[in-house]
Amino acid sequence: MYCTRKLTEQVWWVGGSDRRLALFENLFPITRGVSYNSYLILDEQTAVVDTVDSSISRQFLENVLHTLDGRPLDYLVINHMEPDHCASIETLLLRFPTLKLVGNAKTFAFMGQFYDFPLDGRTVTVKEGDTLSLGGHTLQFHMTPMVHWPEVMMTYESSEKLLFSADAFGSFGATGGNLFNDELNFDRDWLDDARRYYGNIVGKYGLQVQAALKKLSGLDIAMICPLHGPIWRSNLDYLLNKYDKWSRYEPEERAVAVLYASMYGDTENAVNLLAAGLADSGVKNIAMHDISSTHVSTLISEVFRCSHLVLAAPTYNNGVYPAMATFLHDMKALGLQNRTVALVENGSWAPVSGKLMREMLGELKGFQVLEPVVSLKSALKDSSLEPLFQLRDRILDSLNG
Ligand SMILES: Cc1cc2nc3c(=O)[nH]c(=O)nc-3n(C[C@H](O)[C@H](O)[C@H](O)COP(=O)(O)O)c2cc1C
Repeated sequence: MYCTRKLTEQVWWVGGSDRRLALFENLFPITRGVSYNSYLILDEQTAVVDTVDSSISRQFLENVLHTLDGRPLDYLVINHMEPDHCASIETLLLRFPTLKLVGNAKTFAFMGQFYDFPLDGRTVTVKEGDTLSLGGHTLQFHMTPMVHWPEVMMTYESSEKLLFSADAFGSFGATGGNLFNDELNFDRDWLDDARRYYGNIVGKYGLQVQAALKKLSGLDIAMICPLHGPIWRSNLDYLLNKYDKWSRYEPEERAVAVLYASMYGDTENAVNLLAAGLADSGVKNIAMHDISSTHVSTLISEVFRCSHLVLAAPTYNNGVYPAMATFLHDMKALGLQNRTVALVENGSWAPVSGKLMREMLGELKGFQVLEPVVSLKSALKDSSLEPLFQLRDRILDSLNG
């Protein structure tokens, strides 16, 4: 049975959600599931904007057929050629013999790489600024490469000011009935997943996101329709500001995240003391994560959120404790920038994790390491307190500075 929602008089949401998938991209835990949004415009001509993942293809087809109510589908706009949005292209081609696919040159190159269905005479290739009239609705295409694949474009519908934004402005999390941002508590229920989605999926491409935001600033947008998560029809500046901050690698909050590793509890003891000292000095909302039990995508998300990080790890086989090394590697791979970091190292015979963490952070742009780097040899002693308190004070100076 169909399950759709109306965006405007002639525009429908025909997507769905998957709550069974454990790992998005077989990598990112999605305990709240994920939605795959697709949109259908009913005008003199009809158009679907992007399809969905194979997990919900049956629901999608029912939604499309119901909404078309016997009419043919004239166009399928493909803003993004990633398979989680493309699984139903062939089904639609087979179902609607006059259907034309709308994409850019790269879209169709990728399509040939992923799929074998024949495309002869069934494609409309668009480039920056091209328009396609459906009757009362006009689609305009804007190339936004690397947000987050090279072929990505956004489609702007000018009569109702709708922006179909591909993966940009999306979020992990299944939608359940409530689809529009004004129907749900975004700050409470969605922001963490939206940030985690941005940071890990799009986060590497801050420059390209900035270029896209610049392009979009010339458009009068009433609704942002992403491929995952809620649709935005109010308070758009809230979301645009988050994207602006995230893509400039500016912290969202002046806040401390303590990200530590520990086998026997000594490094953990040190960061607990440090955090308690910060709290005694008035620092609120300190986030503390054991990085061995926190998925690295959450750690990355915390870096996007917080201005100050405490990284603490034991030395392990003359290297950095593996979970910390993985996290640092991920930060580098995503090109994170501009954070202030306090370091705590531990080791029972030759601690080097502090030096190594510093070296790895040195490869990141705009990362500032606070002194002193606290060096522990196994369990904390009275003599460990002074350097820890010094570090606490440096963090406070920096936070309040
Ligand atoms: C497999 C393994 C390798 C280690 N390698 C080193 C090392 O190369 N250098 C060192 O000083 N300590 C090394 N250690 C010791 C730990 O770094 C040290 O005991 C530290 O205090 C543990 O901190 P924790 O209590 O927070 O787990 C190693 C420990 C283990 C289990």
